[in-house]
Order: sequence, then structure tokens, then C-alpha cells
Amino acid sequence: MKSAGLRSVNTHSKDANQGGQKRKASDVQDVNGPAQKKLKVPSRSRGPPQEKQGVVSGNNVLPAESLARPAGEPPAYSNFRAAICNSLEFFKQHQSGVQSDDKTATGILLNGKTTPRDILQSQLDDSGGGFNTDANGNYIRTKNQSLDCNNCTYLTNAMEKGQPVGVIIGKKAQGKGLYVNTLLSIELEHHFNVLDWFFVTDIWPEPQPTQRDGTSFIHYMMRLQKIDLDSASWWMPQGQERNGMFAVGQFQCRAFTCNSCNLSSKEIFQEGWCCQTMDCPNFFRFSRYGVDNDRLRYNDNFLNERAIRNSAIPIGDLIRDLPKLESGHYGSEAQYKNGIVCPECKCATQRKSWDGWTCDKCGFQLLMIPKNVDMLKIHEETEKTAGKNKKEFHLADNRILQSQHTVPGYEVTSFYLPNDPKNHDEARFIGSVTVFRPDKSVLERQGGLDDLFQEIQEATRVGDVQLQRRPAFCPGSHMEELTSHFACNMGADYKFGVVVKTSNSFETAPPPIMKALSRLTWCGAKAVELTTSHAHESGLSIDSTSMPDDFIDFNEELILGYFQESKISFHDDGEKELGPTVATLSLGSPSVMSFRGKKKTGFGTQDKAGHKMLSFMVKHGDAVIMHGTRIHQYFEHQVVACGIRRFGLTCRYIRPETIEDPVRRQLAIENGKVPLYWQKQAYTGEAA
Ligand SMILES: O=C(O)CCC(=O)C(=O)O
Repeated sequence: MKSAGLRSVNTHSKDANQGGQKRKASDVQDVNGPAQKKLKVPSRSRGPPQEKQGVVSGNNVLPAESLARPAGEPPAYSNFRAAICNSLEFFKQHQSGVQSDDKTATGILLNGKTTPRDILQSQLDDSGGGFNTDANGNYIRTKNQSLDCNNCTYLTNAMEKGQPVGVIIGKKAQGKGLYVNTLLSIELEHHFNVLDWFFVTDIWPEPQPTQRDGTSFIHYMMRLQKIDLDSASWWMPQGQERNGMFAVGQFQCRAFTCNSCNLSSKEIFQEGWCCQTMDCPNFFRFSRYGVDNDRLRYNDNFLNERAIRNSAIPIGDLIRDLPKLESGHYGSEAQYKNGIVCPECKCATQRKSWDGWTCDKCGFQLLMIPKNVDMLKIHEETEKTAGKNKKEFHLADNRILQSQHTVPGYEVTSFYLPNDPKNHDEARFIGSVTVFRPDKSVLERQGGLDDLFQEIQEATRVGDVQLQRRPAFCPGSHMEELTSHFACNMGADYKFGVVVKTSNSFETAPPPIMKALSRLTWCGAKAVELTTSHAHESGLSIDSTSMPDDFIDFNEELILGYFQESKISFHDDGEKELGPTVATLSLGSPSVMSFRGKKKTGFGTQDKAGHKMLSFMVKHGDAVIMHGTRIHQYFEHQVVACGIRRFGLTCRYIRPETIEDPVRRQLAIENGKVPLYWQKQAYTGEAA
């Protein structure tokens, strides 16, 4: 989708500096009790994107200085669309302009005029929407709009029910770095701004003014009226707060019945009455001769009439209360990943930090450190997930080969992933995925994996492991999206799609991180040994360049923390810096891991990835080892958490010789060294 918000802009703004200022201790609220630690905010996310503002007048763009100051402040705002969508109950659409619940609109986003006749006043919004883009990416109508389209259906249902609809106003790009809202002539300080609650009073079709290419299409328009007619509207220019405020009954718009279709239509245009029933022969025929459809103007009685909302649907809070940890909750249930509206400055802010929220604008902090989850809860979740995933391993492609290995304390299963069918004369298999499933004693004994889960939870609770959500898409732009999971990197730097910056070396890493590294190093080496010897013994045709016989010790660990409903979507670990083995230890809630062929390979198509070829449940304590660089060329994997608290600790080998910058290269070498103390207590498996 070509969208204004997708434009990438400079992040070093005036706001960014304000956002970075030091906070007083009194600004920190702690929903758990007294504050135990300060929140850590990813430095790049402190400031909203910089933008210039202006107003469009005819064909000219006037500078922001020519705009009036608004009469008040929006009840919530943000420069990031995702922050708005995450923080508000009534609007969660990251792409579309209409939010619905049970096919009824609950919120809309207006980015400016979508039809030439769109109007936004103090108590009224008359607008349309729904353009297509032509081959050059220009917004243009290419067909009549149908009342059956999703958004029309949601808005019609909202009109029939008298549903309160929250309205947000945004800005559109009008040139490089210049953003405007063509509906208002006020200076909008923020990119997305909540207006108020409205309700839909009318929906009608109208032929839109002729486009540049000479075409004109029918489009549905809607009229929304502010619910609270008594309060002044913040978006009016200063000094004009009360302009356009009318009472019910003060104006009345006439309606007439069409003598052809027998249906009533309002007299909405100054040019006179016309029938607004689409399939009526009199549709849009004015009794006056020579009315120019391109120059129609709405009738004042239509604009100024105030309707009564007849509905039992309660008007909710525009802004939700700050979250409180409910009793019986652990703090990583899905709702605690929602954003908040800062109580001090009203900036909508996402939860970026494992331990709470820090306002993007003023730095206000709200702590909510997740409580440790016990094993009983994890067992419950595991049983529930196992009930839904009847097969331990789901192989949906017979080109994958499965083998079983005998290892004391573990059930070990390997899957050999096939070569891309496009590579006709090469090896049959290019990589392996090996799952180590520990038995009860490996999990439960002292110092076992159950204990390790408690240790890692504790490390995140006290701040020894600081997990953060980072930008995953469109970093720095209004459409920036954060990862679903929280991450922290230890050892050598791992730079992938999402940059996880760190100075944590293995020297200073907390014990659970080093214990996980030690176990994964053993699992990684064992998986390589088992799969290569099995392949040789069985005469499997494998690509030994992709899956070398030798295992290289890991020098990096990425810790991912997952709340309920968190996931890591389909991706690969194919960075050129990486060694051939990637090993993940799963602690806590179960999850489902899936592999699918990438698009442009013989498993998918030119523009679509293939189906899921291999899926399996990953339980608490399982280690999954991927061995083979070409796995990441042909396949991608995803992991979906099925519970409230999961950690995925993934170790890799970063090849220092691939790091060009000598300082970073040396740092990677130093940070990735395993201290002697930990080398001496390396995990060596379970006794037979
Ligand atoms: O959390 C997990 O189990 C897997 C994480 C992963 O896929 C990755 O770090 O690339």
C-alpha cells in the first residue's frame, strides 16, 4: 500500500530531545508497589518522527506559520499510528481507516480530504473515502463504490444502532517531509489526534466531481455528528471555539419523497432537492436546469441540523484508564501489552519495555514488572496446547525425512529439510532441524530446566536481563511497527532486521544466560554429530557445504521474551555473518514452531510463500537446533507462544571476520568469549 505514513523521516526531532529529558522520581508510577528500578527505554524510540506542516490552499501549500492554533488539546495523540492503535479501545486498525466490532464501526481515522466535498467542522464531519491507486500510484477512483463494501456495511450498521464512533484525525504527506491535513486549517502538532465521540446520522451516494481523466464515479458519503453538543471542540481555531455549535431543533433539513421510487431523500445541496436512491431513474436529477455536479455545495440546513441520537448503547470512555495488575494475573497477559495514554501529556505510548511503559513525549513512567509464573501454570498451558495439537510433529510434506536418536535424558528427533526443487542436480537435503525434548528428571531436578525458568524470570524481574521491543518495520516513520516480542542480546552483537544493540558481554551476563548457553552448546554439538553421522550411515545425499560436520562454539545469545499472544512471525536467520548452527532453548509457556518454503523457491511461488511443511509444539525445556546455512535461503520459520510467559534463548555463532568495522569486530570477539569459570562448568549431558 502506498501511504503517506510509510515515508521514512528523520528521527532527530525537537520532540526527540524533549522526550529524552531526565524524569523526576515522582513521575514514575508503579502499579506493583514501590518502584524497584528505572525503566530502560530503547534510545532510538524516544522521539517521534520530525515533520514539517503546512496547509493546502488551492494548488499551493502554505507554511505552518499561516495556520491558526487549535482552541484546545486532543485527548490523545501520537506520531506513531501503532501507538494510537495499541492504546485506544475504539480504533485498532494499523492499515484500514475504519475499525469495526461485530460489523459495526467503532472508530475511524481521517487523514484529510478523500473527496473534494469533505468537511470537518466543530460538531460535524461529512466525508467519504475509499480511493484506488492507478498504475502510477496516484489516488483515483476507478469504479462506483458499492454500499456492500465492508466499510459501508460497518458504518451503516453503526448508523442504524446509534453506535458511538471515535474519530481520529491524521495528516497526509504533501511532498517530502511535509504533512498536512486538508480538512482543518489549524496547526496540528501531532500526526494522529483523537477528536471525540461522534455518531453516524446519514449515509448517501453522490457522483463525485469529474477527475482529471474525465471520469466521475458514485461514492458513498457519511455525515457524523459530535455526540456531546455542549462542549467546545478542541480542533476549532483559537477564538472560534463556539463557531458551528448548534442545538437540536435550531436548523431543520427538509426531506421530500421521490415521485418515481417513492423513497424520501433530504435536501442536502444548496442547488435544490434530488433523489438519492441509487437505482432510481431520478437519482441525482435536480429540478433546476443546468446544475453542475462538480460545483455542488451542501445546504446549511443539512450541515447545521443537529440530530438526536436514539440509542441505548452507552458512550464509553474515549481514553482507557491506566492498566492495573488484576489479582490472579501475572502481568504478561495480553492486555498488559496494550499501550497507554500518558496521564501527564496525553501522548499514546506503546509498551516497549518488559517492565512497563515510558511516555514517548514526556518520559512519564509506569512500572508493571511481571510476576514470576510457577510451573503449575506452565503445565496447565502445556496440556491445553497439546490438546489442540494432537500430533507431536506435523509433517505436511513427504520430502522431509525424520529420524530418531538415542540420547540419555532426552527424546531426540531430527528432520532433514529438502533442497529447493529448482536445484535439480544438487544434494537432496540442505539442513536439519533437531528437537531435544528432556525427560521429567532433566526438567525437575535441582539445577534443571524448571529451575532455569525461575532464574531467567527473576533476572528479567530485577533488571539483569532488560528486554525491549524494537522497531520491526518502517523504523522512524509514522507507520513504524514494533516487534511482538521483547528482546535482549548478550555476547557478540547480533544485527538482523531488528537491530538489538547491546554492550552485554558474556563476562557480565547473568548466570541463567550462561547456563542456557552451556546447554545449547552441548545440544548444538550433539545435533551436528547425530545428524551428520546418521546421514553418512544411511547414505543420505546432503549438502555438506551448508551442513558442515564440525560444530562451531556459539558466541552470541539472543533472549526473546513473549507475553500472551506474542509471536515471532515468519523470518529466516540468513544473515551473512552467521555460522551454520542456530540453537534455541524454550523456557516457560509452550509454543508452536513452523517452517515453510519461501516465495521464489520451488516450495512457494513467485509472490507467495509455500504452505507450512513442518510444525511442532515446542514445550518448556525443549531445545531446537537448526543446522545448515541454506535452511535460511529456502525456508522461513515462525514461533507462536501459546501461554502467558515464554522465553526463547537462541545461540548463534557470529563470524567476526565478516564484521568490517575493526572496532566492532574486536568488540564482538571480546564480548563473545566464554569466561573460564563457565567453560569449567560446561554442560555435558545426562548420565546414561
Ligand atoms: O523464540 C524462539 O523459539 C525462536 C526465536 C527465533 O526464531 C529467532 O530468534 O530467530
